[in-house]
Amino acid sequence: MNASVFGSYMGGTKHNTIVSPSMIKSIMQSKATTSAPLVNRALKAFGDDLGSLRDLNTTDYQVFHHKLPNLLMREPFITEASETTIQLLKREVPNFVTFCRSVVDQTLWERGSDVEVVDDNGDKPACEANLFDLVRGFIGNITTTTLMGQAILEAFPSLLDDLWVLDNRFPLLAIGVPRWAPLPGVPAAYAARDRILNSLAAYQQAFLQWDDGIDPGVKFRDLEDVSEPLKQRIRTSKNLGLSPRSSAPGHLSLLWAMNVNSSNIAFWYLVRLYNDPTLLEEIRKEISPYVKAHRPSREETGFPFEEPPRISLNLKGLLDSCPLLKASFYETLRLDSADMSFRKLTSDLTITESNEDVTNSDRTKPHSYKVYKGESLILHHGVLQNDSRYFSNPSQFDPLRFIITDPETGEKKANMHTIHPFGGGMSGCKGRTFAERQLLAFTAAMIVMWDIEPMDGSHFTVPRHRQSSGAYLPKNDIRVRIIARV
Ligand code: HEM
Repeated sequence: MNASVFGSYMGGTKHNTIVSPSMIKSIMQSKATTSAPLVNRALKAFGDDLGSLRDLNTTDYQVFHHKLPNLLMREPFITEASETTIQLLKREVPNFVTFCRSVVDQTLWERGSDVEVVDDNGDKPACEANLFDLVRGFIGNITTTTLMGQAILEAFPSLLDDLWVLDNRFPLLAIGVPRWAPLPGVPAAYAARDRILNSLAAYQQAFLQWDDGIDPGVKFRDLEDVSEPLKQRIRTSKNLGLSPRSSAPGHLSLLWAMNVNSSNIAFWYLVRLYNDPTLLEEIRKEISPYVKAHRPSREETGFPFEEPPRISLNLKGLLDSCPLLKASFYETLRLDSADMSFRKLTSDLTITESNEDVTNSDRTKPHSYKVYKGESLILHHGVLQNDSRYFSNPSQFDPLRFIITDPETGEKKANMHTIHPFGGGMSGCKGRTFAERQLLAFTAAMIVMWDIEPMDGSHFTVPRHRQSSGAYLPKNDIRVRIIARV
């Protein structure tokens, strides 16, 4: 494949798909594009039927759809959210599986994951479970609690299950397939969306009462731990005169953005590592100064019963001194996310590829393309991430391709260089810094705390990809045996 730009016509609009790294970069930085049509289409699919959030005046639109999400990329959110997430991971990774036989006593993420305790594993507790369901529920729980506070999932324990049902058919809702369409999963997706919107409206209502010093009732006893960007989002909705129900599609768009990519990537990241025992051991060694799990003895605690394991975790150490862990995350993003950035041109633009891109093609000089106001641009990160001109043996999991060594000091660093799995520019992912920190910490804690083994044979069969609205879903779940390492 040698062309860098492909044009197609659909619905009377020209759609230009771009796969050249230099052109993708220059478009993401260009001021001649907007993502508003995509944001508006998504909001409609999320239930903004009357346009309350799409038809805001220019200033209010800017505040609601850019200024508020931008808080997720800045301090103090990054530090506060990282600390909250680390606390939650330290508390909950030891409960990733609890070995409770009764569903009533299991955690929310275990309940839909078909967990079965096994008795034939000697003195180490073990169980079997569906790994994708477990990881998705776990990361969804940690992310949602970090951003929206603990009360929301206590009040609405099925919120995330409904989100997965909606996400399953979201591309169809986004192209306007109606509620009554006789397509499998579509009526269920609309029903799930309605339940989520009702929950988010009740959440906003409760927060505003709590904010005014009024008791929001037993369901939402304390909302102090809601993150600041969420608090500001709800207060802004009120100031704009939006009712809780009219604001709910906006909250749903954020709930969706914060959950669907991270939880899918967390699953692939774990599978890629546990599938390569040599790499897994190297990473365990690399992270060993920064992440530890141990089970306090009865002598240490003085209690007559065994305490659950404890995890210590130094995030700075993981971020600054663990290039293999980080490079494996980037390699997972390269292989298992196929995100796209959608833009519409607000004025004509000429895009020219770099000399470096020409070197990787059979052309002799850089090509320029003129694209016109009103046309749409699809920046296809997934195609680029699997292009053999930039990645040799593109289907092979090889984190070393993201490690660079300083020629003078010999210091190794992980660098994402050409790939853009989080998009970029004004409309790039607002959660990327948080997501990277959370997923590195989660994976590091998991691999010190748990052994995960395939049920059939010594290697996992890495599932095939299933297209989704964000990072790939697995075509099928995988059944695994999970054993405590401490
Ligand atoms: C591995 C995890 C994630 C991946 C791969 C990912 C990827 C993306 C991509 C590709 C976009 C579109 C960017 C563009 O159009 O150029 C996006 C948008 C967005 N993401 Fe993420 N994301 C992840 C996690 C998160 C998290 C955890 C949050 C929230 C804390 C988040 C919040 C957002 C928001 C708010 C947008 C919309 C930006 C806008 O339209 O202005 N994402 N994400």
